[in-house]
Amino acid sequence: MLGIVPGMCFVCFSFLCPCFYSKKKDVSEVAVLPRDANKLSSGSVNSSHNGSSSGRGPGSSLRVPPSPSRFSLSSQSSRMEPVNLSLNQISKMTHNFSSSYKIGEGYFGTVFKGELADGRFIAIKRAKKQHFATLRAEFRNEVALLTKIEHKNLVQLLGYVDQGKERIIMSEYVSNGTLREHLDGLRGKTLDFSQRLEIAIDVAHGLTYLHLYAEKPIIHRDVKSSNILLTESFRAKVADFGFARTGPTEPDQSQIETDVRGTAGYLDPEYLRSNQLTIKSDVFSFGILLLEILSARRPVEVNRSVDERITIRWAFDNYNKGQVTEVKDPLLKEEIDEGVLTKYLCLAFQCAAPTRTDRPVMKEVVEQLWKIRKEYTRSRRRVL
Ligand SMILES: Nc1ncnc2c1ncn2[C@@H]1O[C@H](COP(=O)(O)OP(=O)(O)OP(=O)(O)O)[C@@H](O)[C@H]1O
Repeated sequence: MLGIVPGMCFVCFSFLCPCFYSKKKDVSEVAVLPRDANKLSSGSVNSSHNGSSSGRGPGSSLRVPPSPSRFSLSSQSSRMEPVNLSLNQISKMTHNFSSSYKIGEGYFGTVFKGELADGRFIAIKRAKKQHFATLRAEFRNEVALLTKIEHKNLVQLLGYVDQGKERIIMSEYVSNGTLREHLDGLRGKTLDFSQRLEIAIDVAHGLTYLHLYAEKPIIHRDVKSSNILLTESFRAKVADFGFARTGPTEPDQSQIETDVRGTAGYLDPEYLRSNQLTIKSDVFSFGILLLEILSARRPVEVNRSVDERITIRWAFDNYNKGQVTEVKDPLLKEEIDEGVLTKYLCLAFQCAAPTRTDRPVMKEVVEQLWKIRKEYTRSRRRVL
């Protein structure tokens, strides 16, 4: 989880790459999202385990609204009702946290799948006892933040239990695995480029919301492919808010000082050096994620030759040599227009710029991705 990234102080792209000459803009606008007390009301237990997955249908593509307040006040039909379950009910639902209900495991917790009486599935994250001291803060943090946010590209909190030696978070169940599993080919069919672009746009929407539209800006701090969950229709949702922090609230303040948290390979080098956290730290991680989405390579690939080990450095070398197609996942057989790949890579390098002032804000990233998608669609029409 927590790690320092060897060799991440890669070449200073800003002198080499035309991507860095775009206009710079910093964001201090913070919209007010009404604090949702999110009283936990209904929900009963269905202890049967079997059943089809409850993947949510395809959502229409969200557009970042012109008015943050209009956005934050809008109700969303896809929002699930909160769930209020006791520890006993959760225990019954998972047959005392039996391994046959386990769907995953992270550093801090084990995740189980549960089914409610109405047929809805939920994910149940149970904190590991050995991390209890650290976990109290992480748990409170995740619950407090998730309670306030509501966006279709962010995993929704449904309820929690904080009782005795148990810390449990219940959230919406996202049925189609993590983005990393798909990139590793563990989930069947390879993601095509169009799906990869939509996933990138979904994640960018979720982060834009966190950075701009929540009550206070929220910095996720652990944006990575294994924290992106996919629905059956390949829409992406950002998960795992255990490390998230609220950002500065004073208009003249753009950073806060905090211990370094995150995952090796995705960490903002400026944050690593200075402990100064800003929304641009998430933008850096998102840039690394963009490269991962295109190449299917992890940010650091220890088993590769030295010049290919740091994915961003390898991608940038290829970009500089005009070999943009080399960066594409070999499993992605489709031919992709070089202009589209160049713009995509340029955006990734811009996001992962060593200096945060060179990085765009997420709202600009979304707009760039829309343009890339448009150009890609046009290029496909020319081919067909
Ligand atoms: N809401 C969910 N819906 C479906 N599956 C989930 C959900 N949340 C987590 N999972 C599954 O459980 C696994 C573990 O999740 P968790 O958030 O605990 O850890 P992680 O993010 O993979 O690792 P770490 O917390 O160590 O970074 C995920 O990789 C995913 O497969």
